[in-house]
Amino acid sequence: MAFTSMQEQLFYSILLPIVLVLLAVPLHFIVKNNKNKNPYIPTEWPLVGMLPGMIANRHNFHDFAAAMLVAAGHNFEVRGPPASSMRFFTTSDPENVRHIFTTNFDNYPKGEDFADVFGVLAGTIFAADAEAWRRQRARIHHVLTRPELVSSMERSCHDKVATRLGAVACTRGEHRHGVRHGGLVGCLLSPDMLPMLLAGALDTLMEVALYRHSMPAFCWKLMKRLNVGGERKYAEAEALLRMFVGERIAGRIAGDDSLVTTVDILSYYIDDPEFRDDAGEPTDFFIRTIVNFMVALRDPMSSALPWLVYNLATHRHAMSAIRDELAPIAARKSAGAGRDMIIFEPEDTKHLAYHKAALFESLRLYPIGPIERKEAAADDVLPSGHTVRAGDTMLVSVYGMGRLVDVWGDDCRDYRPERWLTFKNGDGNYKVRHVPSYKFMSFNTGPRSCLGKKVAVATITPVVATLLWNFDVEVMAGHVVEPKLSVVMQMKNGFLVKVKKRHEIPTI
Ligand code: HEM
Repeated sequence: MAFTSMQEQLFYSILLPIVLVLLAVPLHFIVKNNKNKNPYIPTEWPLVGMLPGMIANRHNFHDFAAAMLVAAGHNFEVRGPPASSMRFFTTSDPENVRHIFTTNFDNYPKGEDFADVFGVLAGTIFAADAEAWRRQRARIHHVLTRPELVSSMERSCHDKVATRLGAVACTRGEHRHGVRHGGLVGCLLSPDMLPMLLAGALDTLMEVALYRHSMPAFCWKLMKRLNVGGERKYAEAEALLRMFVGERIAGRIAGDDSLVTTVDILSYYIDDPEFRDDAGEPTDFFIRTIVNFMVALRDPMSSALPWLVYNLATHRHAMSAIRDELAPIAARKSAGAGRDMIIFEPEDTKHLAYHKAALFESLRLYPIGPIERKEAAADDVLPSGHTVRAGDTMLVSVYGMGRLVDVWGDDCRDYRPERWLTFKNGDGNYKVRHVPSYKFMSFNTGPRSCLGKKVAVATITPVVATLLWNFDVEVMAGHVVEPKLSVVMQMKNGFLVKVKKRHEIPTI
């Protein structure tokens, strides 16, 4: 079709300039951004900001964030669509971390957006700030330091190891264990084995939280309103957990003792009027507090152990060092006993430096919480010189911090427990080197650091000792182990292992 001269005039005088201007804007940004461009630095596009780069790298979020921060010199501002309030100051710089988490702690609460992201956990210690957090921390500290609770956790681990591994030890040959929500390895540490459905619901909370972290809030809130995609799964998971916890509490209030679990957190709350309404019913906060305990007790323990076993199984020198450290204790324990298996207790392993180093090294590379989030309450200047504005979201890549060449050396990507060892007073015994927690963030740092670190070390080390002394553990051929897309460092494809009783265990 030929243009009439009138149409031609219109095209050249009005439409063409408009089209050229519209094309020029993105072209200008493409050319500007691609000059000296590092592939790990996301491009900032008109209208959508850096969102496309973030979405494109979502499948590999933790490695991408770590690489982005190295490329940017450890600090980088991620900006979303200009019309949204999405602006994240991301960092893996230990001095900035110390400032945010300790020196200027009061200026960096978790914030309301954090509580929104974690939905059902809002208001609990994990998401609370200021006085509400302080009160809960004091109370939980009191609960977690009760000797009867610590010993019930230790006993629960011992019993599980004895029954589950004992059953494997009594049979001959090789066993294959598929692990999805913790399985053989993970469940050895979970205080009480959760039904698969509930474990899956807890996983969903953490997976959706990561996705919410990396989206402008209006996007996921719209999806939540429409009840679609991950948000629908989240709503179902939350409903299931609330129903489970609600029924347990109601049962306990009605005096049903069959619901008392090995590690009985409920008993510390059940009679407290603060957690019951006027009609004596459990408050919503009570339910959320118990869901929070389910997360706090299951996730770290059932994630830490599979990663530790994976690292030891794939690094034979470390596995041998673990067994060398156990040999004298095993010799003592086996004398006079007549069992298929030697079971190590917290008392046996608490002084074993290599065991602790192996755990810390595993948590360095695979921190249970790979990102930490805070919000700036007021304008501030970070030690790196960057300016922070009130309301900015601060994201710390704990995963990236465990891979900093400046802190851990050129071999920072290797699993090498030896990096943690140092000689004690020249007496020939190893001790574990102290690394300040603002550099080794796996148990968090500052006033909000983990309240369960001691219990965690005391329960994980005897379990791993018992497993590896009695069995050879091999990762199943062809099985790919990689992190899941979640705020908790879990294994994406589960953990498939071959477990075989060791023949060379000293017999009695
Ligand atoms: C290897 C095991 C564990 C690791 C790596 C770990 C790590 C962490 C981390 C990173 C945080 C900070 C979470 C955040 O605020 O974003 C935390 C907080 C916490 N952890 Fe652990 N944890 C472990 C085991 C435990 C255990 C066994 C308990 C309880 C017995 C526990 C109790 C807590 C509590 C109560 C907090 C909240 C502290 C606060 O906000 O003031 N943790 N833990």
